[in-house]
Amino acid sequence: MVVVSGKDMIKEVSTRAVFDGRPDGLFHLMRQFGKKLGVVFNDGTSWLNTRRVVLKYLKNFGYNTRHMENYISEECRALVKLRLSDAGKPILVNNMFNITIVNILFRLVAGKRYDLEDEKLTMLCNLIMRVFRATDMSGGILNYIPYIQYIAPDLSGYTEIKNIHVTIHGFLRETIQQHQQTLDVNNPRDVIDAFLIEKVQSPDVSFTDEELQVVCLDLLEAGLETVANTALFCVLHIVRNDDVQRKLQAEIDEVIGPQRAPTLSDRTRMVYTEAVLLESLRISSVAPVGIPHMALDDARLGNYIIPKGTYVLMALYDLHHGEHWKEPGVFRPERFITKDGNLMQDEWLMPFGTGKRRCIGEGLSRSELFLFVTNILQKFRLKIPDGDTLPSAEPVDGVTLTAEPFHVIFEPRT
Ligand code: HEM
Repeated sequence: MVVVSGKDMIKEVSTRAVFDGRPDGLFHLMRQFGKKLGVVFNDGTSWLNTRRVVLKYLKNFGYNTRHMENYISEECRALVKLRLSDAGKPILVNNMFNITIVNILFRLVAGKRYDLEDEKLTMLCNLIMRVFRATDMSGGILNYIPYIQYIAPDLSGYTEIKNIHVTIHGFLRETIQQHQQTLDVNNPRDVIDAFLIEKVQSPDVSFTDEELQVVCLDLLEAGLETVANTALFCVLHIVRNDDVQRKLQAEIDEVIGPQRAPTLSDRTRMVYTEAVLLESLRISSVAPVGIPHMALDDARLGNYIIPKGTYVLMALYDLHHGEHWKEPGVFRPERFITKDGNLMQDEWLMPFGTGKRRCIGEGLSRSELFLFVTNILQKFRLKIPDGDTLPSAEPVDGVTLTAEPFHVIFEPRT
C-alpha cells in the first residue's frame, strides 16, 4: 500500500488511467458477494459502464435538477418540524441527519420516503454507521491476512461486518422485489425500475440482480455517512464558534428573511454561508484518504515504481491540514472569501477527489449541506446545554471520520 500526499501527486494519481483500479481485498469485496460489481469497488469496462448508466438513470429521475431541490426542501421542512416538536430539549445530534439523507437519495433510487423516526430505517442507518467504524479505508487486517476470517472471525471484525451486510442486503432485496411486483415497463418510477426495465427489454446486455443490489448499496453507503458527518461537523463548528453562527444568521436574515423557504438560487448571494460549507468540508475531511485506488499495471510515480496491484490511498485530510493553510486547525470561513467579498475556490481543496473516479454525489452533497444549514439556522439558535463542555473537534477514526457524541439545544428564533 502506498499513501500519496500533496496536491500535485494526488492530482497525478487521480488523472492517470493506470491508477483507476479499485482494491480487491476481502474487506472491500465481502460487501458485494466477493465480486467486483457496482461503482465504488469496481474497475475496468464494467465500472465505466455501470457508472455511466447509474448517472444517466439518476438524471432521468431528477438528479441535480429542480426535482431534487424539491425533495431536499421537503425533507428540511420535516426536519425543522421535528426539531420544533422537541425545541428547548438537549438533542443528541450525531445521527440527526441520517433518515433525512436516505429519504432524499431514496426518492430518486426507490421512489419512497420514511418517517424521520422510522424504527426499521433508524436501525439500518445505525448498522451502516457501525460498519464504517469497524475498520478504516485500508480494509485493515481482513485485507492483509484474509484467512483470519476462519481463525478469529469475531475478533477481526469479520462476523460483525458480514452480519451487517446480510441485513442491509436483505432490506435492499426486499425493496427491489417490491418494485418487481409492481413494475410497469411503460412508466418507470425510479432508478430501480429503470434497471429492471432494461433487464426485461434487453436481457443480453442487462445488469444482474446482484449488480443492482450493489449499486443501491453503493449509493446508500457512499451517500449517507459522508454527508451526515459533514453536516454534523458543520453543526459542531457552529456551536463552537458563536461569531460564525451570528454571521450565518445575519446573512440568512438579510437574503432570505424569516419566512420564505431557502432555495438553491440564494447561494450566489450567500458568500459567507458558502464559505462556511467549504471550511467544513476542509476541516472535517470526512473521507480522510478518499477511496483506495489500485495500480492496474506497474507504473512510475515520481521517483518510485508502483507495482501492479498496489493500493494507493490519497492523503486528503493531510492535504486539507497541511502547510498551504494558515492555522489549519482553526475554523475560519473567511479563508475562502477574497478582499472584494467574493467566494474563492482553492485548488488545494479536494474533498470529493478529482479525475475519472471523482465522487458522483458532489452536487447533491453541496445542495443538501446548503439547505440543511440555512433551513435550521433560519428557525433556530443552536446552543450547547448548560453544564456540557464544548464538543471536541477531534475526529473519531473509521472508514470516514465522525465526531464524538454531543448534544445541542434547538432554540426557536423569534
Ligand atoms: C460530503 C459528502 C461526500 C464526500 C466528502 C465524498 C467524497 C468522495 C470521495 C473522496 C470519493 C473518492 C474519489 C476517488 O476515488 O478518487 C468519492 C467517490 C464516490 N462517491 Fe462520494 N462523497 C460525498 C457524497 C456522496 C454522495 C451523496 C453520493 C451518492 C450520490 C456519493 C457517491 C459516490 C460514489 C458512487 C463514488 C465512487 C465513484 C467511482 O468510484 O467512480 N458520494 N466520494
